[in-house]
Amino acid sequence: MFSSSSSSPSPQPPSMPSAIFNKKFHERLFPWSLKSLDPAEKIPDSYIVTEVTEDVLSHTCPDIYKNVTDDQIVIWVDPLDGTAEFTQGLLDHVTVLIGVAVNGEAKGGIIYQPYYNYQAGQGAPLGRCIWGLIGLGSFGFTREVPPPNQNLITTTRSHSDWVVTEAVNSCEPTEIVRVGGAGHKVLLLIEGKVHAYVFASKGCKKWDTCAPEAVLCAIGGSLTDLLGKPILYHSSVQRRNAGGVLATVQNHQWYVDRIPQEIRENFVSDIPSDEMLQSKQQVAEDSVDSAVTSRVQGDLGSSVDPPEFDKFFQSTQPSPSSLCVPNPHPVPSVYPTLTQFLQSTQPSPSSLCVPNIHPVPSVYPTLTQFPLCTQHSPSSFSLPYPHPIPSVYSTLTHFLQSSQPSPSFFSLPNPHPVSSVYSTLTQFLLSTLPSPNFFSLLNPHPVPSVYPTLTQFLQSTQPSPSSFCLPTLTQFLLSIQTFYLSSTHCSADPEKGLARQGK
Ligand SMILES: Nc1ncnc2c1ncn2[C@@H]1O[C@H](COP(=O)(O)O)[C@@H](OP(=O)(O)O)[C@H]1O
Ligand SMILES: [Mg+2]
Repeated sequence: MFSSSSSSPSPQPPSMPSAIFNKKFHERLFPWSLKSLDPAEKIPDSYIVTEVTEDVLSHTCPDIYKNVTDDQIVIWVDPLDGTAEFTQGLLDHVTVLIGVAVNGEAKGGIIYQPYYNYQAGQGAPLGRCIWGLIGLGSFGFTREVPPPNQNLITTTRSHSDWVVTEAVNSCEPTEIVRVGGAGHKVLLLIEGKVHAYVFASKGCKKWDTCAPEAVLCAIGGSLTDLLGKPILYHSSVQRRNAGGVLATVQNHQWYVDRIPQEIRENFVSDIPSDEMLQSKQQVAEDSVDSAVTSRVQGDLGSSVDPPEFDKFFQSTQPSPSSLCVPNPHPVPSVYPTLTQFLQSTQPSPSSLCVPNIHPVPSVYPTLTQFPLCTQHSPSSFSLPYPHPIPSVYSTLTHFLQSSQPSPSFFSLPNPHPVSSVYSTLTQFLLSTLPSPNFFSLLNPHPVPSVYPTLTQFLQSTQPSPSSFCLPTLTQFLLSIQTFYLSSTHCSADPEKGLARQGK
């Protein structure tokens, strides 16, 4: 990296945390790299690489490029990909990327990894250069097949949010590999260390993906946006990858299909330029995707990027009919915020998912507060099984008692690990009118005290439930008999005490 400033009399290295950035180490590896350049100054001859790499020249350029002219080429350069990791001393995440696009498509790429082997000890060659050209292949690395029966997914280490995490989770990873740099992540792909690179964010730029895409695609892989549409690289395209990034060596469509609709809706594919459309039409007039054409007709000229995900939800009317929260959510504070959002939208979502076992216990009362204050309350509501925080059941019951109308369907785990939930539930059932028209319990029930309590409920409700599942009458009577027999020896048990009161 070179500084563009010309005023400083004594050249300074780029500003970095001194505890992390080891200047001496860096100077030893790259003595030239910390010197600032005066733009007016002629680039010293020693900076210019004049050697040719025989290995590269031994290849023949494919015929498809023979008629390419300069105006069809755009070169995308990222001088330091993996910047955040570089400042944190994770040097092998850093790459230098040079991508060559022809007619808006990534065709050639160089991924230079300057610190490759930096921890391998003296004698190991430092740095390596991987390059590829579509139609020719990719070179400078050993291609490996990723481990079978696994699904290793790489994604950002330093630019994550809940959408990024949700998209990765929806691809059913057996392991998530969080590393820095788009170039580095594609190296993991081509070397068989991961199966896919999923990044549901608009943060990545064209210079992050052009070279990696060419290297990956030259060995038969794919790099597209999250919708499976091509990323475009002509000079007038917007710099951000507003459709996100999805890269694989194989099974690309499987990953595209896993991305949930509510995430897809917030990403926008690149719009082909007029020239690209024209040339495509010339090649195969009927093959131009009609969806792309209609988007071009509708959006052409709009350079305003869609609002960020959260702002989008807050500003749309009507609010989404379904909403998912990742599991576990990396930003605990999102939960109250989410509740605030739900409370303020009309109408509220008809379905709401909460992760199962939620790492932030406080989400449960907050969430319960939400249905209490919304009109209408959700018609269906599910909780994890078994729930690790027993108190959620009583809170939930509180909600159920106060909502009108009460849910028409109510299910509990089978068997329930928190036996006191049965009496709480009965309290609810006793106090609601009309009582639920469907009610199920397991058969036979492992908590004998549930039967008398339940009987108490049934005796007192009018009308009684129209459907009711229990063991056969004989088993039921036997269960009660067993309970009475056992309760005479266990009268200190508060649950059984309660059951006896109801007798
Ligand atoms: N939210 C965001 N804001 C800015 N840049 C982002 C971003 N998310 C990703 N990027 C850019 O995309 C590249 C890959 O991201 P990541 O390393 O997190 O996977 C990084 O390139 P640079 O390191 O060259 O800046 C990073 O800057
Ligand atoms: Mg970058």
